[in-house]
Amino acid sequence: MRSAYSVETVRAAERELMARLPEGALMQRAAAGLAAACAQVLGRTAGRVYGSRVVLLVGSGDNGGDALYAGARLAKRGAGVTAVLTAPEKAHSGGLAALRRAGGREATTAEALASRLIDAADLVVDGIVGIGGHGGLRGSAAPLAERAAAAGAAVIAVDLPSGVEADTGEVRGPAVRADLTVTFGTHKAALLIDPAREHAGAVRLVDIGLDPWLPERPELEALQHADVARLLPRPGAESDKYRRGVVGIAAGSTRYPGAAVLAVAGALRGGAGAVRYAGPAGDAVLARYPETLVSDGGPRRAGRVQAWVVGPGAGDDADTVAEVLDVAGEADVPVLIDADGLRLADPDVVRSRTAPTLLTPHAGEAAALLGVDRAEVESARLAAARELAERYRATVLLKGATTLVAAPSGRDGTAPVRVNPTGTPWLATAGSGDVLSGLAGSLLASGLSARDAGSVGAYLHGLAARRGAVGAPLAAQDIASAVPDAWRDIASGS
Ligand SMILES: NC(=O)C1=CN([C@@H]2O[C@H](COP(=O)(O)OP(=O)(O)OC[C@H]3O[C@@H](n4cnc5c(N)ncnc54)[C@H](OP(=O)(O)O)[C@@H]3O)[C@@H](O)[C@H]2O)[C@@H](O)CC1
Ligand SMILES: Nc1ncnc2c1ncn2[C@@H]1O[C@H](COP(=O)(O)OP(=O)(O)O)[C@@H](O)[C@H]1O
Ligand SMILES: [K+]
Repeated sequence: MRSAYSVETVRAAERELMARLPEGALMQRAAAGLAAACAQVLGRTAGRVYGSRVVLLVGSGDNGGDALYAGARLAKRGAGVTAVLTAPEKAHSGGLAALRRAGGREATTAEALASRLIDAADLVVDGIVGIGGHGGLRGSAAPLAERAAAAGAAVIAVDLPSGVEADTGEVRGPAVRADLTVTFGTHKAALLIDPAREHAGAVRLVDIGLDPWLPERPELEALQHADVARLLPRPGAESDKYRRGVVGIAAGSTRYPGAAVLAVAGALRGGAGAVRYAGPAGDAVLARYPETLVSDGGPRRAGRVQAWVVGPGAGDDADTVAEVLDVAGEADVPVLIDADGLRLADPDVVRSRTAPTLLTPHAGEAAALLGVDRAEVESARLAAARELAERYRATVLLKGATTLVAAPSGRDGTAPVRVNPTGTPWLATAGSGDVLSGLAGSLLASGLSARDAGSVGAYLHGLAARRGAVGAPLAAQDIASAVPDAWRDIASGS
């Protein structure tokens, strides 16, 4: 599991750790890890550290201190290191002294912008701000970040790309774009959630000994192969198709029969023992998937299921959405609501459900439910997912460049929001969301909680798209077809 903690929590843990270490030891650990990463990158870009040209962008806090100490280490190895000080009188004094002792130079922002210093560098180290930053870059820091982006040099961000919001992943103004971010102690939300994540580039975590002082429950978590492998449903010796779980799909309409086929395609690969289909696209579903149990009588007469999926391609069929919520309410089984179903479902009915509910909006659907613009959801995904989960008292899987799964708060607080690490822009293809709804619904029917079904479904879905789209676009059906390959990779740990 990869975890991210809030700035407040990181600072509290750092205080505990620092109290037990000699003065400055923590910053030395950070700087050593940073310098090692810089040396590796210089090895690739300039051939070696000796004789390479390194520019440090140094702000007024400890983030700049990390950069200065790392620069001193590189200067000792023969790199030509120049520190550009955005606030010379506030720059970290110990770090600056170390750099001077090692033969490093200094420049003001004006000098750097008036010369070719940054353009000619092999490596730019962004130590403008870290977890102490708020808002987009201010003052002279903004043009420095712009210049670094335009230069050909590799950019390494210290702890975070400067200018992003550490706790939310928002980017409210000018911010550094890095090729690599070297972060200390733990990940932060900004390194996992777009749009900030995109500014971070690759991320390397340096262990500074913080773990024992971090609480058990992080703000965010990203499942890895081993976590998903533990959650994948597996039939036992005593299993039969009913015990493995039956998922009911109420999707598609005469106008959108394809949504039904795609949701069934996902559901057949999600671990349930059987897939029931109740809706007007039965013929299309059977033509493609004869193993589907098709019912003509609507959800109420479809037979028992352990979870329902409703909404994909539903058009304006509010009656079916209401019927599924009724039937699922009476049987007290989980429901996944997607696409049109999100608009058509009665919020009061959703809120008052006792069995789990999983809502799977994309940003546009989430924006409509929240009454805000789509751009607002895309710029602040974490807040949107959390807000929807509370308003609907439901687990929310917010799709998009970063997919998040947020559960509503319960008796013992709020579970960490899950961030899906397997997403790929290849997923942005029509009908891909329908496949995900069937897949996650199937996982719900086989007994996973809404939070696990959503996050395991998104993980498989993303991995399947990566598996299927090797150098060429793929269609939604191909994603469904590649789910068994993704499943095997996870189960075998490859
Ligand atoms: N604590 C530890 O044990 C360890 C900490 N470590 C390191 O320390 C970092 C945190 O250091 P920190 O607390 O000094 O804050 P930091 O991120 O340098 O920024 C503060 C300065 O930035 C300024 N500023 C803010 N926003 C801005 C903006 N938008 N645009 C421009 N400027 C802006 C702000 O100025 P002000 O708002 O006061 O004018 C303030 O002076 C952390 O990320 C990690 O790298 C590691 O060494 C490991 C051990
Ligand atoms: N840029 C992107 N990067 C990663 N995943 C994306 C991106 N854009 C869309 N996706 C994923 O593609 C799927 C699209 O689902 P959705 O918007 O419901 O499409 P549709 O309605 O056509 O089925 C979701 O799983 C979403 O997370
Ligand atoms: K930084």
